Amino acid sequence: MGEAPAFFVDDLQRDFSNGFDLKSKGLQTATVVGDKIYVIGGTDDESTSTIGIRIVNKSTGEWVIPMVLGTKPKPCKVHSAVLLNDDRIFIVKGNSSSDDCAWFLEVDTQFIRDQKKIFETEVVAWSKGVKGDAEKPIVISGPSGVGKGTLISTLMKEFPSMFGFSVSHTTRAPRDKEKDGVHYHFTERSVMERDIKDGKFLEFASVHGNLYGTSVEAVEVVADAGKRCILDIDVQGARSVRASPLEAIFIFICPPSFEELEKRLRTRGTETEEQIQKRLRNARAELEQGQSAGLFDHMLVNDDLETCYKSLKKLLGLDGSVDMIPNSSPKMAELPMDHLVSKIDHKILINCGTTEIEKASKNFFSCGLCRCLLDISSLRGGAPGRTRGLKLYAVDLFADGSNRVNQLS
Ligand SMILES: Nc1nc2c(ncn2[C@@H]2O[C@H](COP(=O)(O)OP(=O)(O)O)[C@@H](O)[C@H]2O)c(=O)[nH]1
Ligand SMILES: Nc1ncnc2c1ncn2[C@@H]1O[C@H](COP(=O)(O)OP(=O)(O)O)[C@@H](O)[C@H]1O
Repeated sequence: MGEAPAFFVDDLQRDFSNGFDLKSKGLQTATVVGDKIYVIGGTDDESTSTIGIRIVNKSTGEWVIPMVLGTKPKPCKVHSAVLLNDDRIFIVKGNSSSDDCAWFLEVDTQFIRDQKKIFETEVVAWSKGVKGDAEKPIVISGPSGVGKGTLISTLMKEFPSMFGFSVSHTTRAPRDKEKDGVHYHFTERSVMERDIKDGKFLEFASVHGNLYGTSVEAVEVVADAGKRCILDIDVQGARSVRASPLEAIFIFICPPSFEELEKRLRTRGTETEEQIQKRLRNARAELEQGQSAGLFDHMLVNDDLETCYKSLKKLLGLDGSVDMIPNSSPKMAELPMDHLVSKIDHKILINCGTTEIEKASKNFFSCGLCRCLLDISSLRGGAPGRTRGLKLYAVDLFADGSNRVNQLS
């Protein structure tokens, strides 16, 4: 079943109310999945910044507030819900832009089953629906002071619209010129540990006595912007990413000699003597691990900076310095509050209504039409990242009753 008409929430209130006042929470849809009903809407009990979710067991009448993973959608006054593949609920948010209207709440996917085993509780996870795939991310590793940051910033300066940096979280203190949210998300250890436990990180490692990690979101926002993601992470992190579902290209940067590495670390002047000693000790182990069979796809020696940078560009297939313009999607209008969502085979029909709301829907998805088809046969990925491969089509309805379908994305 899909959308819950008002009487259905009334039924829930009557039959399973057990201490929950559904109406006061502004709950809106109820979707049956096996012996559970997922009640979605209003806001969370703990935070008003996301949509609330409660689960009622049909046979026992017991209510549970599940652990919610993934990037959460902002609350909305109206949404529709349709169950897909018996494992995820497709949510269409009303009054939201086309790049924020399609969300998936995973309730019984493999990812959810794995998380339930880890946390031994009810778990659901949000995943935002987006259009396309991005090029494989690039993982760059190497000992401290070898020149990773220098190479990455040169690449990003030359190709600003092609690459985006994965901003890691770290518990280390910022250096003089480092900006929070740009170079790192500087974080308290307790906060980062909780976020790791909540499944927000793709990988994390303890490096030189501090915690560093790549959040799922850090990589996804770069891909959402149509850019290729660059990760500057240590060898342990590279190993974790290798073992993760994220397909990437792995590059290891070596110094020409240990003495030169020490010289560069000292010249940079950002660490205390004690920290330099620790980094040099760790560098020996990292250089050894960097040689591990099957971990890195490419090895570059950063002797002369210009030569190394040229080699990096060559292996990334960048000839010349022509920067590519990413596909920028036009700003799109909002989906009207009043819309109807139904499922037909592998397609979802979003009907934006008639009469006065027809006007509002004229610009929906920039198509000037009031019906859209979403093809769900090509969806990929999912929580804790994005659900990719959303294909939206505008449907023209002609006076003679015939349809014409135009692909929008
Ligand atoms: N595993 C992991 N390592 C990271 C991450 N971010 C940075 N690092 C690594 O942590 C190490 C220390 O980084 P940083 O403190 O910036 O010092 P620097 O490498 O000397 O510039 C480097 O090897 C980075 O590649 C991350 O998100 N995950
Ligand atoms: N090929 C090179 N030759 C000489 N100095 C370099 C070279 N590459 C980088 N450096 C310098 O070495 C220091 C460390 O580089 P950095 O990019 O911060 O390393 P990492 O990010 O790997 O820790 C910086 O002062 C940088 O200017």
